[in-house]
Amino acid sequence: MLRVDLGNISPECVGPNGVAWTSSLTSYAQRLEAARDEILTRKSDPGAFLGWIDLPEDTETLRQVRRYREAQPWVEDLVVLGIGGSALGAQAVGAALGKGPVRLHFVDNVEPEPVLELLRSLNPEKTLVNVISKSGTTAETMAAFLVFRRWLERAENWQQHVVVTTDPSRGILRPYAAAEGLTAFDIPPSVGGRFSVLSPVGTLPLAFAGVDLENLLAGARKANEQARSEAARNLPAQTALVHHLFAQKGLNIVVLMPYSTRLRYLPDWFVQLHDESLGKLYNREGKEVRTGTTAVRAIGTTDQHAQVQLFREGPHDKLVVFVRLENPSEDLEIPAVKGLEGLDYLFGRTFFELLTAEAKATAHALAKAHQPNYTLLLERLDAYHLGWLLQHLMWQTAYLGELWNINAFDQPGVELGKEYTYALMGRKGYEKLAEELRAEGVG
Ligand SMILES: O=P(O)(O)OC[C@H]1O[C@H](O)[C@H](O)[C@@H](O)[C@@H]1O
Repeated sequence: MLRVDLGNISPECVGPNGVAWTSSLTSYAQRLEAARDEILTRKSDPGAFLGWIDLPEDTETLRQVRRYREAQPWVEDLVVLGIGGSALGAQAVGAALGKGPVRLHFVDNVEPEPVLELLRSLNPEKTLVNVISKSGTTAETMAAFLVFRRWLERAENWQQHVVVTTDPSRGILRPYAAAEGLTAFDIPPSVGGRFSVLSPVGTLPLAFAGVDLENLLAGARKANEQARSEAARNLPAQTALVHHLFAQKGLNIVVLMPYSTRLRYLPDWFVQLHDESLGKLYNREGKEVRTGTTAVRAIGTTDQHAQVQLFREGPHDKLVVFVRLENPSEDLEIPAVKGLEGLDYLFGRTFFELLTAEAKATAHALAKAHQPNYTLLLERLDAYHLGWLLQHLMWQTAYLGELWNINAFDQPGVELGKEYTYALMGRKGYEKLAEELRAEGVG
């Protein structure tokens, strides 16, 4: 079960917000249900990039991924070469649910030292390289692939040590995979990178990490069911409305703070999903609006000893979203120790009891400081509930895009930096831009 505790979002931020919230939801119900209908209508257009909604139903691709994994029993290390949406989803779910024995590694940057250290630690004969790029051209991923492709010369049959995940037709990787006889999986054209975790972008690495993919998709189907229902039962529409109401009040920061070390990469995935989807210069009519709220990463309990100082005493410019587990998969009792009787409030208690108390205490302490916050409650951390949470957050993002009348599924703002990179690297066709940069003192 995934449920939400909205007790701390009342204007006074203390105590249940029974009246104000219910009246907000009632007054927005029609608009939210119209947004739902608009999303479901647009879904049939591949250019709307709403294919992520149907990924949880695609059991055939899951079977292909599963078959491929079972045919590679020799893999000890899987290296994902990918960045942004091509890495963050698998990294978040792998950290939360991966149970080995295959070790997952992510090369999602071009700082040389960590990549050299990784290369020196790997045995080419036992390593599978999964190069993932929707565009099939991203500089960081392509640079990493050139290095690993050369490194794999040491392997008996290098083609067996590479699997490609890319667009069915676009980009440099697809023809290369065909020419070299490499196994390749598709990123559906209708699925954008930051929404692709339940496509082979995420499921292939996660199959090697031992994640229960069937239940990951089953949980995502539960989120789809909720997102298709009327406002009173539509959890993603409701949390989107909370974000919308507080953004309207000028709270332009959203903190995602899971009380779980295993969920430590969830905020990284959410930052890309939220910021890249909702930070937009123009609305759907081409009017300049410059929308967006800024997602901030935090982890409980760790950030109680850091950022919570700002959350309690800093500006009232943020909405804090906690993620809390209701049941541990196992627990750890805290023993009594002679001579440390000053800690007897801990004797015989458990880590999970302390984690839960700290989460509840922090949420209430923020509410007392009139810092609005709500908690997403997962019955437990397993594939079903994490799949449900991921799809819930994707739907929440889609609903916010509708409420703000923007295209949440493109990312025009990242293109100029890439073109400047090509110019600075001397790529053919970017000579004029390189000259402009030199004239502006960048070179
Ligand atoms: O998967 P790729 O095409 O390599 O793109 C990787 C990432 O970089 C792009 O520039 C976009 O900002 C992201 O939305 C995307 O996830």
